Amino acid sequence: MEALENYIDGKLVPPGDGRYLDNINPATGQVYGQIPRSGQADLDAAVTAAEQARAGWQATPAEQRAALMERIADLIDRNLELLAAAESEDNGKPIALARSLDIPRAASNFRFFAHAITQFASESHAMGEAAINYTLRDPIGVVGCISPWNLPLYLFTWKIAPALAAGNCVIAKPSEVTPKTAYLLSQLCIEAGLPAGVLNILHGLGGEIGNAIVTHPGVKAISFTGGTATGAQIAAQAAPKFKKLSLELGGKNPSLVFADCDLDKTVAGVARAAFANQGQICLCGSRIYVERSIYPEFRERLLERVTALRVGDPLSDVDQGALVSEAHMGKVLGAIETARAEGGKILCGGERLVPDGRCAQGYFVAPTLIEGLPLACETNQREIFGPVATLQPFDTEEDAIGMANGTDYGLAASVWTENLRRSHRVARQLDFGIVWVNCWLQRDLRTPFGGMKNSGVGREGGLEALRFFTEPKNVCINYD
Ligand SMILES: NC(=O)c1ccc[n+]([C@@H]2O[C@H](COP(=O)([O-])OP(=O)(O)OC[C@H]3O[C@@H](n4cnc5c(N)ncnc54)[C@H](O)[C@@H]3O)[C@@H](O)[C@H]2O)c1
Ligand SMILES: O=C/C=C/C=C(\O)C(=O)O
Repeated sequence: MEALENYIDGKLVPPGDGRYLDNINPATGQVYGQIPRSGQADLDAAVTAAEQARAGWQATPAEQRAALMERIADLIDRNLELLAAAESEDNGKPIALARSLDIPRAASNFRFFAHAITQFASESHAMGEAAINYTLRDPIGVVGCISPWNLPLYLFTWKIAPALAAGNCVIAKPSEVTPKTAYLLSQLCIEAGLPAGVLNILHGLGGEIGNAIVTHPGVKAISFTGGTATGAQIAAQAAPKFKKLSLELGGKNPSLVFADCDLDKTVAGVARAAFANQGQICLCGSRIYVERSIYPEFRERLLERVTALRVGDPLSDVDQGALVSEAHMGKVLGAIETARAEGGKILCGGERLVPDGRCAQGYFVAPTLIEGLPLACETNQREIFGPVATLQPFDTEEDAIGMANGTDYGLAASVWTENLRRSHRVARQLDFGIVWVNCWLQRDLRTPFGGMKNSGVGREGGLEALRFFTEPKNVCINYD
């Protein structure tokens, strides 16, 4: 059985104390590999390597760093099939989705930040005839990047690429649930000729190696994507050490459907927003609010579309694969039970699915739509992070905005209307870091990405990410 290795100081190495975790294919329920269960000694070795590499990487001209990153992007493209198969096997997602979304985006992340760093500039502030200020933006040094399991290589590279581009050395930890593509990336970094120690990838448990990265005195900033509770724990540990923090956390995102929408496009868009990647995207629209006058028709059209989703073996031609783990499937099924107990009416789904053949032991849940629940209930307040969405009618624009804003989260909202004024008016009043109008997950990597309220602190993307991964220093030159 294949055992993955850590990537430390430019080499692939087993964990220091020889401990491993099982890697499970969620579509079959079978163990198919071993993952290093890294500990403090592995981290110390990685931080030492990163500290040694630091001066050289920082002094490497941005164009050369960019060229190396472009080489990594080319290698990701060249290995698309290998990486897509690994992502699907680790995560349970349809291989077609990994091929069309996850892996191309990982290459784009490297390419985007390779270009961005060559265009990055810092500010200057003139004080008339008295003085001039200019701001230096140097790399922070050694930084930590910790990512989740839902879009494994996509989100792992979304953090690593800007950190490296800005001249930092990185200690990165992928989710222990989906480590394989990060391991393959370490092989590609070696092939690309990335200098030793610039990027170090450690595998293992969040509560062990993840926590050790957060608390290590040599790691000066943490970029984290994951659950809100984990984010709070990381913030509590990092704050007294005055580490710079970027937190991308959970969501409970609304889709607002107005009677003046383009119904065909809206049904398709809202269904995709709710169920893409088995509903396991922090941006998924899991609360669907529909203007009452079109509620019956929209509900029927949406139900038709959702019940037609093909769920099954991620290697075959399906719309939905498996959920990421047995534990996560248990949580999602538990949330559906809670919805039932709260008086929700299950319109479709609501149960585990057992496909025939090799996936009979896999972790599949039927796409589920629920109606009849108030805003103030657990189902509409807690992130479920699975193929489960609720439907509610609304009467006025004001009501819709109030319901949309009525949770502790504030990551992403989508608004579906053909009325231009309404789209601007509603977007302005929504308390979310991202508002999509007549689209969902339409990504421009230059834009600020992240959430308000319990959905996080800080923004990723474009210059925001490069600013996060640099330390500004203002120099004031007096003319006299
Ligand atoms: N806002 C976003 O951009 C975004 C993107 C994807 C996922 N998410 C959120 O992530 C969650 C699902 O992902 P998950 O279950 O992997 O999240 P998680 O918080 O359990 O784990 C995320 C990562 O953090 C590590 N980790 C866990 N405990 C840690 C600790 N104490 N210290 C340091 N690291 C630790 C894990 O090993 C993993 O690598 C959902 O809530 C989802 O909304 C948010
Ligand atoms: O599950 C969360 C998805 C995050 C997506 C991004 O960070 C992105 O598209 O850049």
